[in-house]
Amino acid sequence: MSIEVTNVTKKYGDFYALDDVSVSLPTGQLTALLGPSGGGKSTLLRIIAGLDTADSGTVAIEGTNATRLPPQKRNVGFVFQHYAVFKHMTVAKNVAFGLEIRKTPKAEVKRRVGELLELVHLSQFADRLPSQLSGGQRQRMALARALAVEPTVLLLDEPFGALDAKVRKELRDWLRRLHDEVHVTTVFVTHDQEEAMEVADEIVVINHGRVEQVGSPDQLYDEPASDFVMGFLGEVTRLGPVRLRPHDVEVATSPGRAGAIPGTVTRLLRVGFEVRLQVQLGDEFGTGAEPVSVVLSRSHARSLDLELGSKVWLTAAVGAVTVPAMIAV
Ligand SMILES: Nc1ncnc2c1ncn2[C@@H]1O[C@H](COP(=O)(O)OP(=O)(O)OP(=O)(O)O)[C@@H](O)[C@H]1O
Repeated sequence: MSIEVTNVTKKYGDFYALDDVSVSLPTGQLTALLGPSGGGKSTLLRIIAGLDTADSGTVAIEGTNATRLPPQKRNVGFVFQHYAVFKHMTVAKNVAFGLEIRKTPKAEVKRRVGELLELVHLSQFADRLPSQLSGGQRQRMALARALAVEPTVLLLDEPFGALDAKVRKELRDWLRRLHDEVHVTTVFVTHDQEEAMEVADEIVVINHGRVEQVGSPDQLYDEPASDFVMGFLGEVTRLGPVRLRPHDVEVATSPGRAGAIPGTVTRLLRVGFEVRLQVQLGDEFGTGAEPVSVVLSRSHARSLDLELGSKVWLTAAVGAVTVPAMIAV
């Protein structure tokens, strides 16, 4: 059982926001829809929620064909970036809202709201108004409100998008822990690869209305299906005929290894525990003006005694993930 999206296409005029998208999101997992702006992530989420309809294709939620069901019949909870809260109602009332319109008995509402506020660590703020909460607290309230009606699926569209970096990070960790406690099938949209890599069990990479790849964070990082996925999930540099991650470039201070490409260190930057180099290769390697980016640990850089102008020889590390540079974007 899961969310099954099959051959979904959505057009706006002649423009394909989603182009024959099929994806299966397993029950109980935390899945990220990741991709650049305009790629179609929100459109897919809205179609799963029932807030938008596909031109063709189907959506099944936990075995039920939901393609033609209105949102309120899909048993999904959703939280959007600029979530509309009831400003005049207390936090507890906001969380209780969904239960009250379903005519849940008073005692049951009270018990459930108490539990939910505890879950999102807002018990002490039950009687405040939303305007008396911080942005992060308000997002947690929104999540409690979405969870109140016990949805089978929780859909979050850039839930932490409007918050500052530190609060985002806290909420990210918190969402992961919450999910480990409640196990509700959760799908969240983000354009932030770090957020997706840190929080999700599985990532669906969406670009130009198509699914580029589906996999665990490790799979996507270690076995990117395309140059696009590789570039989107982390820094990539070019070394002669291949593209690879800067930490997968090996540096030697003498020639000797087969295929080693000579170059000169033109930039050396210490960032915390890392040293980042830029190495300019000779023109015969066809890389033109683009220097190779290399990341080393500080101790490794020290052991090589590197400085600006050092002559170095570069190779791809054994086991490095590489893609041919010819198809580079
Ligand atoms: N109602 C609409 N009318 C016309 N075009 C639309 C409409 N909604 C979305 N689009 C277009 O469809 C494409 C996909 O939009 P969508 O919001 O799904 O992207 P996204 O990946 O979520 O991007 P972002 O991260 O910027 O929110 C975009 O190019 C957008 O301009």
